[in-house]
Amino acid sequence: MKILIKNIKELLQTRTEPIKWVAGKEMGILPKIDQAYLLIEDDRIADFGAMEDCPTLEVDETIDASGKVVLPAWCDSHTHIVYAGNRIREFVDRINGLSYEEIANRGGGILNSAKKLNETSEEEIYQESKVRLEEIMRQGTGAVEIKSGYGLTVEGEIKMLRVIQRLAKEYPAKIKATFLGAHAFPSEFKENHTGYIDLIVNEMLPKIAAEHLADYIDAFLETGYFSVEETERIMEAGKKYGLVPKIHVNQFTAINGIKACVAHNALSVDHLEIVTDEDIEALKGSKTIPVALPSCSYFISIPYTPARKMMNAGLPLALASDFNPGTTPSGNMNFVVATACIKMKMTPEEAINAATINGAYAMGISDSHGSITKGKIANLIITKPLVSYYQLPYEFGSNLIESVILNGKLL
Ligand SMILES: N=CN[C@@H](CCC(=O)O)C(=O)O
Ligand SMILES: [Zn+2]
Repeated sequence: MKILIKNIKELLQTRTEPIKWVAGKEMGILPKIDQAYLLIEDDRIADFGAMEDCPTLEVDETIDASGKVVLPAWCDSHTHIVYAGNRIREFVDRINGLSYEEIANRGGGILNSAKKLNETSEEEIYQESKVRLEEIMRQGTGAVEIKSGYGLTVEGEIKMLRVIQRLAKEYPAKIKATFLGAHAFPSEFKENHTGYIDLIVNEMLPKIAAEHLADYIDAFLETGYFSVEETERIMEAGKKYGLVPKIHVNQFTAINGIKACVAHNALSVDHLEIVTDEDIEALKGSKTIPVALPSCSYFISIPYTPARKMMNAGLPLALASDFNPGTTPSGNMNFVVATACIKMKMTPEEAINAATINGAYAMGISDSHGSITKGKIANLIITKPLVSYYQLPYEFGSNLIESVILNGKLL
């Protein structure tokens, strides 16, 4: 099957040579071709270039993209889209003045979602979660990392990971699974942290590994959640099963967690609303990518990740949605990109790099996703007619996507 997209007004993120990520000043450069064509063969990008160089081709379908922008589908490297129910009550509690921490201390927060999840059948969780996946695909997400972490029991965690596995089988979006048993301490382990970590290490991990249910391992490294030492034990245990860490860290406090994650070769460190100079030093020269989650900052009114400071230090930065029922009930990556521009003062070039190629790196798929490169998977967004791609973050509340192509097929 061959599809030719012709007369593309702006074809963004064109990379002839494959790159793993963009960092520092390079984040401000977004290669593009004006008046371009792109050829898809089966599920891959077969060719692209300027319209004047477009060869005469026999194709099965031609799409005229006059006036439209084409770019790689979003790579959302941090989500929790598998969950049961919602936390609307907590949303209203926060409006009335309670903080995220106060709600969690009253038994709300992650434990509230864990209770609901353990009371809900695997089939029901799948049905609820697939609606969210379908929505984000329509919003242009072509690759997504999904975490467990609302089970907090052996059965609950495995149930979540099986749902993620089923979504990966049923849908064209590329899905990576992360085991987040260390999301919070269940109430019965409040005074027995070692007991819960023993459960993760001795019971959850062997079962998850035996069923090949996860690609990565995560923990909520935060004051009141998992300490640096506890997280280190979890990262070490995951490593024995080939699970690379992707860690929630520095959301509310900086407790030297980033250094520990880097030392354990974490693929990514995520949140980073609070970042010290030491944290930045620890990331320099490492293979660990920082991931910012601006929709979370927006929704629960916490600081935004200091993107400029990090890019000025030469670091790469990825953007992800954090779609979850508590802190970010939205997986809209268009909003993420716009919010990064508006609130974090990232340029559109930086934000699009962060949500495509760097997002792909943060989920270990930058060799096959995240840029317009020959041989990569044809996951594409075709916009409505636009003045320029700057309109994407500028009209932050509008749906400017006309169609989405995943694995070479129109949704
Ligand atoms: N902070 C930790 N985990 C999620 C929120 C979990 C929840 O409140 O349900 C996050 O990334 O924001
Ligand atoms: Zn998260």
